[in-house]
Amino acid sequence: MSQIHFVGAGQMAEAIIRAALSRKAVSARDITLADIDPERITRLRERYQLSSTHSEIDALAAADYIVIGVRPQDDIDGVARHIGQYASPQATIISIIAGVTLERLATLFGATRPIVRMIPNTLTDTGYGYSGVVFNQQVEAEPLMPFLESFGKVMLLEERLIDAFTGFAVAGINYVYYFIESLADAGVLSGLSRPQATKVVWENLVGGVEMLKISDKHPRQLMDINNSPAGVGINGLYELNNSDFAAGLQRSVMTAVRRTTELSGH
Ligand SMILES: NC(=O)C1=CN([C@@H]2O[C@H](COP(=O)(O)OP(=O)(O)OC[C@H]3O[C@@H](n4cnc5c(N)ncnc54)[C@H](OP(=O)(O)O)[C@@H]3O)[C@@H](O)[C@H]2O)C=CC1
Ligand SMILES: O=C(O)[C@@H]1CCC=N1
Repeated sequence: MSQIHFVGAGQMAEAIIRAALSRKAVSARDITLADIDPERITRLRERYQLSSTHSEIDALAAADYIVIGVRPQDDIDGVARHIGQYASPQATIISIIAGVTLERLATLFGATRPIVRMIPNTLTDTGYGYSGVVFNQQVEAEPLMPFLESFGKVMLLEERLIDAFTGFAVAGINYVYYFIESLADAGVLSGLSRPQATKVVWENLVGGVEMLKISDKHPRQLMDINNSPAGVGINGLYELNNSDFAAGLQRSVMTAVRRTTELSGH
């Protein structure tokens, strides 16, 4: 099996490791870690029983895939210099850094090296949620797919769409959590208990998605069925239309997309 080395063992690296191990796409002895904080390495090695005995430099030299899990604001140039010094020229770089383009990654890691730019979703443990992925020309995709698909569904994209995908799709689960919280509060405001309100919101959310799938209807058509003339639902929707709901949501996504592009440092 391939050796996978993580540089930056933070939240996202851990989420990827947990999912990849639980789906048996990698084995615990083939995962190695590097991080500024040695305690974090020890903690993750213990938590996931990562049993490689390689030193950091030997791990880098042995790696087939190197996942770059540091933040856009971190010393990516320093990380790249260190990798360039010790890694095999054939090792594939998998960058999960928001905003950092293939062009910049090629400048940092070498234009002849296989490079994947991907933006994973934090829904790694669920089997739901898309990662946005783009390969440079050197990447041989087939052997890599079982690993990439172990922590999210893969959506192959043109690179020009990756920042939009980051702000809309990956940051997008925020809106679902926030919507659930806000709607459950509305249930409590109406007099239901917190557990009752939460159950209803979860069921409506999953049921709504299921209805869309099985009916093949547009959400507006299903809303029409749900609202009798001068009834309860249409009165509620009228009030929502007096708020900034749709435009506020859309502005929020556009701001997240802009922030992704800003983070590229260009
Ligand atoms: N969280 C998310 O939803 C998603 C995040 N991403 C991307 O994943 C990346 C990581 O995000 P996330 O896991 O949330 O961030 P974290 O801050 O949890 O993880 C980053 C880790 O890298 C360490 N680090 C910083 N600089 C270096 C260095 N030079 N060498 C080695 N390790 C270093 C940090 O240590 P310390 O904290 O001590 O500096 C930290 O442990 C980001 O680039 C982000 O854009 C992509 C998709 C989704
Ligand atoms: O907020 C972040 O920086 C990461 C990237 C997209 C979602 N979460």
